[in-house]
Amino acid sequence: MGATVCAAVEAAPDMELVARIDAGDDVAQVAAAGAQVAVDFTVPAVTEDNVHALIDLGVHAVVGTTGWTDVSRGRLVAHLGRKATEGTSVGVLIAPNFGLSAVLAMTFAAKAARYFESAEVIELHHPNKVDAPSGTATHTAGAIAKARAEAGLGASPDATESGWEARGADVDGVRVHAVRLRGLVAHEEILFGNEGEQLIIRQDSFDRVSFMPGVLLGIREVVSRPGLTVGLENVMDLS
Ligand SMILES: NC(=O)C1=CN([C@@H]2O[C@H](COP(=O)(O)OP(=O)(O)OC[C@H]3O[C@@H](n4cnc5c(N)ncnc54)[C@H](OP(=O)(O)O)[C@@H]3O)[C@@H](O)[C@H]2O)C=CC1
Ligand SMILES: O=C(O)C1=N[C@H](C(=O)O)C[C@H](O)C1
Repeated sequence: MGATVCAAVEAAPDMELVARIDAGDDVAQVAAAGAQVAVDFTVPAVTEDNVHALIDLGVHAVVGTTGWTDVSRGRLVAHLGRKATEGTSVGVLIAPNFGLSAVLAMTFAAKAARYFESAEVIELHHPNKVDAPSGTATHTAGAIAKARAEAGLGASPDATESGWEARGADVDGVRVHAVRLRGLVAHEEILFGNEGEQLIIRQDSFDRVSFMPGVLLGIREVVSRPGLTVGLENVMDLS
């Protein structure tokens, strides 16, 4: 993703690529190079440290790396708040998925969730992915769970008594299944069921270029959005 983002920024008429850094490099290099915005596609173990370093440097951040939790996002909000009281306004955008089809699928799923008794999520990815379930699936399940709770829905019906390991991960009460298969890139299916009917919302990213319009939009928008924004749907005014 890092290489694809660098190529997209270089090709954007309104942007200039001033630095590219890899594992082992000092994040301060991006500020020294004059960057206004840094884009982080790294690994879950390091992304939080990177973003705190960028906030200290006064550099806006667009983050695609997965692994964020309510607790780690809370630490960012606190840090951004401290910087704001010191007079430094920094924006951070974390998006679990920058693909338009994925953002729309998540938005449609959140809207549909209140109308169905059952909901489950299947995410399908290339076998080099190090984390499961995907950030996109976790975000989707969280949005479904929130909509179900607001609508007063209880748990999805499930008579399972044994073999829970085959029922996927429990993300906020929504079952999430992760498939890793050679040939895939990034795909998600959200399944809703009622007595006698089913709705399936499916999105497919066949190529990493599908994430680039969203990343470029995030770079353009983050400079005028101080504080933490989670999800490209907020930048696209879809939420
Ligand atoms: N939000 C979105 O739309 C998308 C999100 N993602 C997420 O982005 C992340 C990266 O995905 P992807 O590019 O496929 O993964 P890769 O494994 O291909 O790339 C990760 C990169 O991070 C580098 N890296 C590792 N450790 C550090 C470190 N300490 N500091 C700086 N860089 C480091 C790696 O360097 P090296 O090779 O030298 O180890 C590598 O270049 C994942 O969390 C993935 O889930 C992916 C696609 C879309
Ligand atoms: O690792 C990937 O490839 C992807 N990761 C993100 C995720 O975990 O949701 C986004 C997209 O699915 C591609």
